[in-house]
Amino acid sequence: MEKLDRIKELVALLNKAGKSYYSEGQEIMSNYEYDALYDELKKLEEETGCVLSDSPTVNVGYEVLSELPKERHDSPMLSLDKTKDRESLRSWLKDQKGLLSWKLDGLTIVLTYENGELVKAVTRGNGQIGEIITNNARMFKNIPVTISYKGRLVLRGEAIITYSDFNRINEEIPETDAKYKNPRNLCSGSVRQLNNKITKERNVNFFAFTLVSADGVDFNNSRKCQFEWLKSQGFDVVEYKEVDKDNILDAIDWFEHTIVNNDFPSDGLVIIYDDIAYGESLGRTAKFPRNAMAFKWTDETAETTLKEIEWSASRTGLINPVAIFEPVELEGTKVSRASVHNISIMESLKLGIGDTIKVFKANMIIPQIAENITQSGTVRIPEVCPVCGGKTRISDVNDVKSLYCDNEQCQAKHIKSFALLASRDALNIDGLSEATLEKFIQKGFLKRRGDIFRISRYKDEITSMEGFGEKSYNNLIEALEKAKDTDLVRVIYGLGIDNVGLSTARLIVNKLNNDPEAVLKATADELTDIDGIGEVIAEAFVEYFKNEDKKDEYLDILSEVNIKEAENVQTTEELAGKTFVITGNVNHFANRNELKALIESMGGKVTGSVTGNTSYLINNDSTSQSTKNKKAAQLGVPVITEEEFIKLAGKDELL
Ligand SMILES: NC(=O)c1ccc[n+]([C@@H]2O[C@H](COP(=O)([O-])OP(=O)(O)OC[C@H]3O[C@@H](n4cnc5c(N)ncnc54)[C@H](O)[C@@H]3O)[C@@H](O)[C@H]2O)c1
Ligand SMILES: [Zn+2]
Repeated sequence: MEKLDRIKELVALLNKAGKSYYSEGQEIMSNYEYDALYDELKKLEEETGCVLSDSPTVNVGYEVLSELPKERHDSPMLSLDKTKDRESLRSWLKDQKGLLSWKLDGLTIVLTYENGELVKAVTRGNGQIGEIITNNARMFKNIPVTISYKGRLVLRGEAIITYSDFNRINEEIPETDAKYKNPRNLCSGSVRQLNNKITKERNVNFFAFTLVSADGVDFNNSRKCQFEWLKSQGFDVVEYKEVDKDNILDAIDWFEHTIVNNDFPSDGLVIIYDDIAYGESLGRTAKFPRNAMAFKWTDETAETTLKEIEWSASRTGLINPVAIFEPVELEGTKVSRASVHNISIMESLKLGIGDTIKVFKANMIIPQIAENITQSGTVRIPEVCPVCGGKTRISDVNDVKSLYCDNEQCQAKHIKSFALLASRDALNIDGLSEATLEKFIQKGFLKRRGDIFRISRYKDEITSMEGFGEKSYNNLIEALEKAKDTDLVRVIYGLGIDNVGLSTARLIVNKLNNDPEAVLKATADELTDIDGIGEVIAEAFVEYFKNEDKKDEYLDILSEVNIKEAENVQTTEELAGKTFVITGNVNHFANRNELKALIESMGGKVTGSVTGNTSYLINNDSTSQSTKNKKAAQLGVPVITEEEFIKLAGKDELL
């Protein structure tokens, strides 16, 4: 390929990766691959003398996409030039004194203090514009909310989550979709949050690494002096060592030996000149400051043999290749599988069964293929979906090819509907998490929802599945038996008919005298008679059961369960038939969904926007200027706080 064409291709690919990485906190390729492609691009740019204006080597050109309020940084937050070579780091230092510290792998945050108080916290964002997360930063485990220094202080540091918290938190998240790939993802998801209660639960730590300004304090022109001063103000500062050209190599060795015992994620080291004025006098490039430099570890790789490519279909229709290889030991654990991310990466690796591949662990935890030595390229892309047998399609967006199943009926796309039926308010099948359902669906055990109750047909396969022993199998069977005794409200709610939440299901089942047969015969007229049920819901309900497949699925579920009398509905006069809109943070519930569930369980309804039909807007911030608040004021909809709502609902025990 022409060099210039390759440059264009790499720029597009790296920019796409950068966009996912920075604004969505996701990776479409491993850092290893990103760095290799980046180096390739840099080399080509040097050879040809051609640097495209949107090249990632000279800028970071992506938008920050999130619901959080944004702000432009006073001074841009640059990236760092990198080397993997110890000698280059030493020669970079020249005769200067340097501070060598961990390069922490989380989310970079700028904190501003005024009058001794934390007044603002902003994420790095795209380097130019960040997201304001002040309320969340107040929940960081170890930052001082007030300090003795009363001037204006601006500092930068990294918010991180430890590996042990990462493992614990990820285990507690039942949905595979919501699981985080690494502590950096998790930290990003925990800090860039609308609900600071979640930030608090996630145990976010903050380590300062740059003092930007502190009016009137003399730091003796020394970064070290700044670090020590920050400590005296109550900040945790990133662990660092003073180095010069004579001891820097020993210091790197020390970090290398120590890293294996670290519970916090780091992806290298950072060195900065201690002499502030000297460092600043060097200026910056478009992308990097010249007073600091990053050092990256060379990843530990191992050679192994590719045994199989497993095609794993997900609910988005995306079918991802997963490499299964002969187990090898990496960073102290055995690994045997690695995601290949997408078709483009699979093709560029030229994978073939039996190939000798090199694998490594990105960020010390996520197994990845670094390179393929044999490159036989014999793996064929499946023409049909492994789950439903529907035809597959290859999409091509910005040079990234991905495989999709377009079959709308594909079970992999309906994991949520399986999960809804199993959920607490529906059939309440204990221990049947979304992750487990996903595995069962991918293996073809579940074609329709009633199959859940016939899962024992796959006993042998299940008990030999990774992470699923005899004991969890028996627990599941027991939970299924228990779940069989249920009521019609739970079944109807569990079907997931549009707009039919728990409270609506209850109203309908009451009207139909708890008769499963009557559900199939109900007419829209009959349903709109019910107070609180409008035409849209009534039509959706009737339409649902007109669909033969859906009707069969419903009857199939019914044939597996025993319907008893509906539980008594706990409505209060105040809530029944009322419509609520919730906005802003909640303090007495884990999240807004929990509050929503309570409202629905008491016969109320929750909608997304304020209209003339809204009974109350629940919002704790009476000064809020949000669209919802403005609309409520306009329409005369009462705005109540969460506490007021709790009193209204007669749930004072929650206060
Ligand atoms: N996988 C992907 O698709 C993908 C995409 C884009 C970037 N990346 C990864 O991100 C890297 C580039 O990221 P970047 O340019 O955002 O940041 P960087 O790797 O250049 O890191 C620089 C930043 O690290 C932070 N930092 C952490 N500890 C520090 C310390 N002790 N002292 C000073 N600063 C410290 C600072 O915010 C600093 O700006 C690439 O090398 C690549 O590995 C991956
Ligand atoms: Zn499919």
